[in-house]
Order: sequence, then structure tokens, then C-alpha cells
Amino acid sequence: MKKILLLATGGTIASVEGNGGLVPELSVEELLHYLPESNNNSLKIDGKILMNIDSTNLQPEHWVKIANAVYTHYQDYEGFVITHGTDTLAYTSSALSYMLQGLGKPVVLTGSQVPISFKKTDAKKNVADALQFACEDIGGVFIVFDGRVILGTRAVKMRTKSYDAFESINHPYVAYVNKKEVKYHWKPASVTKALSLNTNLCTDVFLMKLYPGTKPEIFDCLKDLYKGIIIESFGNGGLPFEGRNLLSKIQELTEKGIAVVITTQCLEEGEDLFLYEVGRKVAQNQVILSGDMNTEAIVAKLMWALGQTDSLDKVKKIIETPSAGDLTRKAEAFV
Ligand SMILES: NC(=O)C[C@H](N)C(=O)O
Repeated sequence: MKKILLLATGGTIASVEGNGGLVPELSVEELLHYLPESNNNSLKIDGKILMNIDSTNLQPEHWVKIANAVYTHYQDYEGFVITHGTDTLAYTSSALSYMLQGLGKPVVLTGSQVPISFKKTDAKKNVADALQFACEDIGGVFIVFDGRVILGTRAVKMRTKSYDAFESINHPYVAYVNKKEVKYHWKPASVTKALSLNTNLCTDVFLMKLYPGTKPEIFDCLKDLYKGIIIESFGNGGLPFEGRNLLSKIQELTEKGIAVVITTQCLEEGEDLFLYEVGRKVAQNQVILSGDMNTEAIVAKLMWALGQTDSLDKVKKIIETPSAGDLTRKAEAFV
């Protein structure tokens, strides 16, 4: 009989209708009580509540708490399921992927769009599937949702209400789970290093979405507040150097030692800064390229990288090196 630890953090899955709207309130025992009997018979599931919050309220300090809990109980269980709100779930799964390296067991995040206590809900299937996948002989952080298994660094919440809330971006699904059967599409390489926990994070990271008309002066406000700035630019990547000129500001930022990461607002296929003049001019500065990583992963990776070192060169190296399947090297692109 496999032993699985279920760590509850809140979210819609654990919510009840309160006076002010849906609010997470169920205990972990109540959560488990809603599962079909068959799950409880074939597994030994222990439950532990870490926090009971809407994931909108969940912040980097909570990621650390979750990572610590997995690490502390690692030897005692074959797999881990973390129930979590969907809104920031992909940030948490990314952060866990960097903080817990060398995982030889599955750490599976799931949640739901409808509370588990409601008559019609996606929660029971999602938890049952997550428990199923947590029994697999595979290492890493995964999201199991609507029958699909997504690598922790590659998920994006695409839909606010539909059951298929998450998509795997720039990466194949890991597997599908259907009626207790797991069908693989992609498997991570087996783990060669020992598990390590490294929860040092620097949360002084800002995420800016560019739009036509962005004021250059905004960077003057940001540069004393943040050590890292992620710019979601347009298309293949680039910054305006005519009219409201952002290019000169980027030079100031990088010269001041701020880590500037360039990504794109396009969800698929990533940046290619060297394609256009608007991008090459940016690349002449010491900016960091994000390839086809998604924004959730970039935010978590930049916080983690800045938590490891003050050296801009080293931060650049960390971000630009694939980790936990987050980044496709051009030569191995899935096209
Ligand atoms: N479906 C959900 O879980 C949404 C909820 N607001 C949360 O992220 O906690």
C-alpha cells in the first residue's frame, strides 16, 4: 500500500459559500471525506493543512512553507499531493520546481474550479487523479488538472471558469489520467542528483507588461524598488527606441546592476530578440533572455536566482540555463 501525504493550502476546492463570497474553510479531513471510497482503500493518505487561503493571497513566503513541508516529510511518503487555488497555482508549481531540486518522487499540485462540497464539481476527479499520479514512479513537480498532467514549470491558467483551466505551454503534456490509468506522452530524464532544498528567494522582482505608450519615466520609479525587472514585450521581443524611448532606460537599469529579463506577451514560441532591429538594440545591453519560458516560471526563477547571488552574470546564467524542463534549447525545440 502506497503512502501519500496530502498538503492542503486552500483555494476554491476547499471553499464554502460565505457572506462575502467563496472562502476556503474545509479542513483536510473534510476534503478527504469527499473522495470516493476506492481512493481511501487502496492508499494510505495522511493529510496536513499548511494554510487555508485563496491563492490570490498566497505569496512567496507560502511557497517556502510548502517546500519545507515536502522536504521534511520526504522520506516518509511515496508521493505528495498539494491542493491549491488555481489562480496562482502555476507560480507555486514553478517556485517548488526551483526550490526542491533532485526530486525522485512526484509532487503533484491540483485544485478545482468548483468547490468539492458542491453537487457538480471537478474537484473529486482532480484529487483522485492527483493521488493516482502521486503513486507513479516519477520525480518532479507536476500539475494534475482535468485529466492532464503538466510539468510544474510549464503550466498557465488559461480559463477562469472551465474545467480545463490549465494548458501546457511550449511543452507536451506529461501524461493523461483516465479512470486510474496513466498514459505518458513525455517523461522527464531520471533523477541523478540527491534531493536538495534551497528556499532563498529575493522577492524584489517586478513584472511589467508593455503597451504602446508605456512611459519611460516609470523605470525611474522602479529602479530603487526592485533588483529584477521582467518586461513582457511584444512579439519576438524588443523595446521602442523612437517616441517614448524605453531603450535608453534599459541601459541605465543594467548599468545599475538590475537584472532585466526580456520575455514576450505571446504565450507560445517564446522571444527571439535577435530577429528585429527593435530587439537587437536591446540585446546590446546586458539583458537576460527567457527563451520560451512562461511568465510564471520566469517570476519564480528570477526570485530564486536573485536569492542565490548578487552577481548579474550569475543571475543571467541561472535564468538562461534550463531547469526542471522550464526552457527549450533552440536545438531541441518541439517543432
Ligand atoms: N479556482 C480557484 O481555486 C480560484 C481561487 N480564487 C483561488 O485561486 O484560490
